[in-house]
Amino acid sequence: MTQQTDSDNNDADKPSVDRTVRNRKLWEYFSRYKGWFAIGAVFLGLTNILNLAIPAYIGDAVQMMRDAVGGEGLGTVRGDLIDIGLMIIALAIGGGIARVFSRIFIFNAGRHIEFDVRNEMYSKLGTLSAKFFNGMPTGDITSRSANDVSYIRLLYAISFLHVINTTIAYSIAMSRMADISWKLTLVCLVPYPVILYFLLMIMRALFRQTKIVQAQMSDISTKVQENLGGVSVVKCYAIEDREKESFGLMNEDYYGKSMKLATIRGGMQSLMTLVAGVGTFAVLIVGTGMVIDGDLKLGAFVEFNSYVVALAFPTIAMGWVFSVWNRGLAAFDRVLEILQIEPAVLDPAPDEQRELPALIPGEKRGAVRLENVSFAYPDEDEPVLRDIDIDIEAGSTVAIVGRTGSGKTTLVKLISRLYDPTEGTVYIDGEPLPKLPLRDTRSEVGFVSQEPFLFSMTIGQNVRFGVDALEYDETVHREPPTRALLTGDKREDVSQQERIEQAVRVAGLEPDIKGFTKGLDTLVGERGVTLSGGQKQRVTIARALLVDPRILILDDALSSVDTKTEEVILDHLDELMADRTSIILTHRFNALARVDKIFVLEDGRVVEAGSHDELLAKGGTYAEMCERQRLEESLKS
Ligand SMILES: Nc1ncnc2c1ncn2[C@@H]1O[C@H](COP(=O)(O)OP(=O)(O)OP(=O)(O)O)[C@@H](O)[C@H]1O
Repeated sequence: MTQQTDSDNNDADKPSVDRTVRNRKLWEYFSRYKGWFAIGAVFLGLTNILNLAIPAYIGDAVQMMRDAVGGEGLGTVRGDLIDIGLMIIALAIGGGIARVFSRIFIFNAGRHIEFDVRNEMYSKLGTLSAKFFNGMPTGDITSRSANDVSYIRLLYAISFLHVINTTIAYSIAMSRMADISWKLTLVCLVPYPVILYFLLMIMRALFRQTKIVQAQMSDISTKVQENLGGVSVVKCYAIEDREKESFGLMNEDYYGKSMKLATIRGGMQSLMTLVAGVGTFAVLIVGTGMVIDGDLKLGAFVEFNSYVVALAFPTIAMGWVFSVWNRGLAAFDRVLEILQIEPAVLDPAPDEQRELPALIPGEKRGAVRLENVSFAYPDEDEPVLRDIDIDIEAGSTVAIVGRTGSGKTTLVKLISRLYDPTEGTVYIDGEPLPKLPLRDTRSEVGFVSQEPFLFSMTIGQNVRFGVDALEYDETVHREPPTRALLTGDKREDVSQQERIEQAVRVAGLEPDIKGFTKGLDTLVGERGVTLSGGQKQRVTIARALLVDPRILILDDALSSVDTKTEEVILDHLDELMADRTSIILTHRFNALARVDKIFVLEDGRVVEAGSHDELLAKGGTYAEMCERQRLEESLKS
């Protein structure tokens, strides 16, 4: 289970991303939709022009009433007052409509940015290698792709809206206020320097705390994701209570950190409300004195006060903007941390790209050569594979055996380029892997891994997964295969539906499918939970066969099927893969008499190679392992 990271101890107040990079990227997204933001800004300008025209009319009306009360009576100005009232209503309606349009344009721009960032993030994740996924928990990645990307939308939309709105509102209102009385305007501005000082302090704390809370959210997502994924293990070991308690502690920690963040945010809001309040207070105290002394007319005072009131919301909104901005920046950094990772396994430069020789019926393909290959996992000092020199002939079937942990899976991961060797080169059909487009290599190597993974789709959809990629991905230079998969069927143009049925038969899954009422349309549930281990393994074999790979790798992929079914499947494969290469990793030795060559790995080195009979005759590691297995089996029976 995930270790709870103590986010308080991380460098939360330091930006994890270079500021220049961050600013460049912020601008890049903004400039994609600058037209939308610009139109939104124009509507914001219009909103403020219309709304801030109202105080002048209110001032006029009050002054008119004041003059009328002291002169010819209110009745004389009734008509003018009604005109002013109608004008105020018209301005308010106009301002309201402009406000709606400003929000439509700005919020839509924010949504477009969110859409782009989420797509980029998803595409990036597709290019990252096993090294990245080994190092970052899925819950953390999910939290960044879901929560953080949404915060980025608000960062753009809310910040832009309110910064522009407040700037325009202040510019218009302040110039009118200065026209009425520069002295009173200065009084309003007196508290600003002190408030600015506190504001900067609060913003720093806000940024730091926001990062801490977001990191804690990632830890919680990871915990939930792992516990749900491993729910049966948790239940089997009856450890629900401990897990519940540890989740409770994590949640409590998150609650505490969130409360601290809420307190800081509250402080920010209060500070901005204080700015608005102090302004109003100063205007009342100083302004009333000026009216009494005759330095300011009552109408002008009311107009001035209306501007101060009108500025209250934009001022308070800035408090919200600062918190959205800080949360958005922290989220932006967390997303950028992923976007700027360079994939460890790279495509060759376009001018260096080579192509694999075409697959021609009847011609053997799929030769593999590992030349002086050594490999250590990222951040590990000890190599897992050392000085491997292997030649696998095109069209042959070979097995790689060795004790657990000897490096078998690692070796075949290098063939499908999930990792690049630390030293040496891997060749397929004479072409060095680093010179081949990555997707082409992967589409030519059918890798059936130890742990079968199925998507929550139907069995049929799971089987055609690889062919879908060939049909829809234009970057793969390979047409979806159409040749028949069944022994004796020599047709070169078979529909994919028929091929799926054939692949299922070759993989020995047909009797199981017949047992399901919905057949190939049976939904398999998340990760294929509704299928048995052996059924899952055979679906993944059918999936690999359907793409007609030039190299098929079965990494202990028949471990959950009985030896009789294994024999049947291997018979089918012998025929189907006659002109292609098959590499079988296994701990079962009973099927190895049929393969062309066996490589024996020990501590990451090839210690023996030869046919089953040759190796038995040699009486070395292989013979010893075979003998031990034979003894174990005879003891069991
Ligand atoms: N992602 C990884 N990071 C670091 N070390 C790893 C990683 N994957 C495997 N190893 C280590 O590499 C060594 C070889 O592992 P590998 O899975 O290749 O062995 P294997 O021969 O396939 O074992 P098995 O027969 O049990 O499947 C092991 O010591 C393992 O702990």
